[in-house]
Amino acid sequence: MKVVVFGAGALGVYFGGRWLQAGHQVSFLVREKRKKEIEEHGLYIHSVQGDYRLNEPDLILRPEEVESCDLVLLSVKGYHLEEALPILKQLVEKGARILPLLNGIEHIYKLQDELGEEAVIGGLAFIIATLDEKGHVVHTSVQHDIVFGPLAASQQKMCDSLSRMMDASNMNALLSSDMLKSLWQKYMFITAFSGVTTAANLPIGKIREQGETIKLFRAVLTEMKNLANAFHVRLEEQDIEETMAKMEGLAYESTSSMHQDRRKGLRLEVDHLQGGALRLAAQCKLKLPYIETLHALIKPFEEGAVSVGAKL
Ligand SMILES: NC(=O)C1=CN([C@@H]2O[C@H](COP(=O)(O)OP(=O)(O)OC[C@H]3O[C@@H](n4cnc5c(N)ncnc54)[C@H](OP(=O)(O)O)[C@@H]3O)[C@@H](O)[C@H]2O)C=CC1
Ligand SMILES: CC(C)(CO)C(=O)C(=O)O
Repeated sequence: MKVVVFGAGALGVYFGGRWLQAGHQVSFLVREKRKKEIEEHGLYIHSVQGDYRLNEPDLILRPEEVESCDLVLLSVKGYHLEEALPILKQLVEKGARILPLLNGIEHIYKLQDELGEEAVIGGLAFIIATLDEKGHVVHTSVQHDIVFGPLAASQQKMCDSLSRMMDASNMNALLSSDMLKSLWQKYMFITAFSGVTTAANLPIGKIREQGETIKLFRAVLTEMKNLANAFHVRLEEQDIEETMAKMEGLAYESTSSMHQDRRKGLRLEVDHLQGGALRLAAQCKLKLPYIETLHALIKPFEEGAVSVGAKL
């Protein structure tokens, strides 16, 4: 399989690296700054599932450098999607299908509109990974899972090939038979998990100790279930209970990547996640007051570190 990783950050390097390790041809489409960083410090995966050094990874700066490509692993942040579109178009014209791993849902509809339904496979990831100061991947969760599956019937064959590729790599893969539902289930979870941990600026263990805050978590799940139903994706009470159980099972210090980004003073995906839910709700005249409140509380941190000036 010829793969281009578009978004050579934590997720892209982790999964791209695992496929390289398994013998696939993987190129990383990067910008100048990231290229220099990789050339200076090399590219490593430090992982509870086994370390790996990517030897002289193939770094490309422009889509023109790609002759042909079967798959693009899309792992940019939501706020970089718009500028990625023209490049993705060029890669699709060269025969690629796109496997996005972004959290959220709006990007799926956007990619399908811009690239055609045929080109966009469904995908999501369960992993906790970040980049250290050298740009190396630090993977700390036992989980290193991709859930993926066809969003158009014609993608089944490609998904079967992907399944073989991923099963032979150091990672877990699950081929979903109802990918749209899988995407919405993760979107429901991440909207609550990222929203509550980031707004409260607390890990999930501390949040679990507060009845009122857990009530808020559940209320967000209920709003997301209603939103999914408005988009003809059947999420049920049982999905809420399963998501609550998943949250209860997380380690005390666990937190969302958005909350980690807030702690590091980095830009946040709040517009893509909570903002995306509000835009979709507006389309079907649905009110999401809990999500609207979380969105408003996180917004001031969206662009990164906030300085509040001198203390009174
Ligand atoms: N990290 C995690 O544990 C998880 C993350 N996710 C989701 O996965 C997605 C990616 O997250 P993550 O890997 O953490 O993000 P990172 O910020 O680590 O990586 C994103 C990368 O995309 C690159 N990029 C953006 N635009 C371009 C462009 N035009 N050309 C080339 N490269 C570009 C950035 O490069 P540059 O350095 O040049 O800006 C950066 O290296 C997010 O939606 C996140 O919510 C989902 C599950 C877990
Ligand atoms: C919850 C988690 C860590 C699962 O992969 C995630 O997707 C995120 O926080 O962005």
